[in-house]
Amino acid sequence: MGDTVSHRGLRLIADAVLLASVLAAVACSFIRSLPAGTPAQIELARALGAAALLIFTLEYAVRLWIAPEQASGRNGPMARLDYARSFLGVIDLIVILPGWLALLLPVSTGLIELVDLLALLKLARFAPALGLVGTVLRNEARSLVGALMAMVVLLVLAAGVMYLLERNAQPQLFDSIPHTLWWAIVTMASVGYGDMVPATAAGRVFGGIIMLLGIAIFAVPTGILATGFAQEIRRRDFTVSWQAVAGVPLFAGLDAPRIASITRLLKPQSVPRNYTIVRRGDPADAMFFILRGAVEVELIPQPVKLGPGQFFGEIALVKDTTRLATVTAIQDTQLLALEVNDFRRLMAQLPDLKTRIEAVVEERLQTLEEAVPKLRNADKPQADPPA
Ligand SMILES: Nc1ncnc2c1ncn2[C@@H]1O[C@@H]2COP(=O)(O)O[C@H]2[C@H]1O
Repeated sequence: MGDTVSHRGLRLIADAVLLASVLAAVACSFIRSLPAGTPAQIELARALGAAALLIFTLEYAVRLWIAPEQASGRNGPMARLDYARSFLGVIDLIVILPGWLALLLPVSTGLIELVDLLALLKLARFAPALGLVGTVLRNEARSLVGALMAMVVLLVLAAGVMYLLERNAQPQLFDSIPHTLWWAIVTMASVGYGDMVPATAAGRVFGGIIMLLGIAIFAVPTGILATGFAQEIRRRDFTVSWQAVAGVPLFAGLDAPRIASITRLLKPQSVPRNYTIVRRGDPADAMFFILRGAVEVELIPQPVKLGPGQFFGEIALVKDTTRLATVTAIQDTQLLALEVNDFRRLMAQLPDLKTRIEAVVEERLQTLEEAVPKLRNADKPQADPPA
């Protein structure tokens, strides 16, 4: 348990250092962009940028180094390659690579300012809600592409027609279709800089029609995204029903009031495909029942797939240790989480349930021990449930 607490403390410190480095890199970028920076300010920017780059490089090296520890089912090089190719791994690399290139190769100052701003991408690690944006964009990709294509077609047609209407009256402004595209974009987006204005009566009438169409056509992707967000949030915020809990095989045979009380303890959680729910070596705070979807437990020689009605994450709670395997959703999955304190209380109240969970734990530990023999040492006696 002490191990778990110190593990959590270390992680908090590492996160704080990383966040401070992101702030330092952004501050460095801001200072560098000042047109009349003093030598002291330029020196400060250089120091902040170098410190942030060093910390991000160290972080990348550590993540590569510990990747096999995090992925129990993969050998060293494969696990490291998996991290390097993962979304967050690529972001980690994008943040450091240009920084080192900028140090080694002479590049324009504009690029150096941008390089430090790239550190903001690292916030993706601290904002899981960003995943929601990605999921909505993926879900609505077809409709969005359709709406964007309609927009592009209208833009080009509007530019073509306006060029024909205005080229004789204002040849210096509406001198080509590509140049008139600027007028079309500014007009359809309701920005209206006023740098290109139709002068002919026909041009003004046509311009008015394009303005009205622009409002309508820009509303389409906005509507698609708003609906997509609402649907995704509704899908994730499902409520736990009595029937859903009664349908979990482990609870079969319990009486209705008992199932009702368990229902109140279980917290609904939706995770997208490819989301890592528990990671080997991490501290444990809950076990999970699968309501819908499927997960994969990373094991050697091959992963184990678990589906609706099955559970995972119980071993670390029963054995009071850190997670023994990494579990990832292989479909969009709905889970019911039972937090550690509720789990211990329930085990104390329902010895029958405890025996059944312990039997599954023993069976799974056997498979795990065959896969990773050193795990036997990870077993610790079970902690007494709190009074
Ligand atoms: N052989 C296995 N079959 C199914 N699930 C397993 C197996 N080994 C480990 N797991 C699950 O993977 C989980 C990882 O977190 P825990 O160690 O808390 O609990 C573990 C089990 O629930």
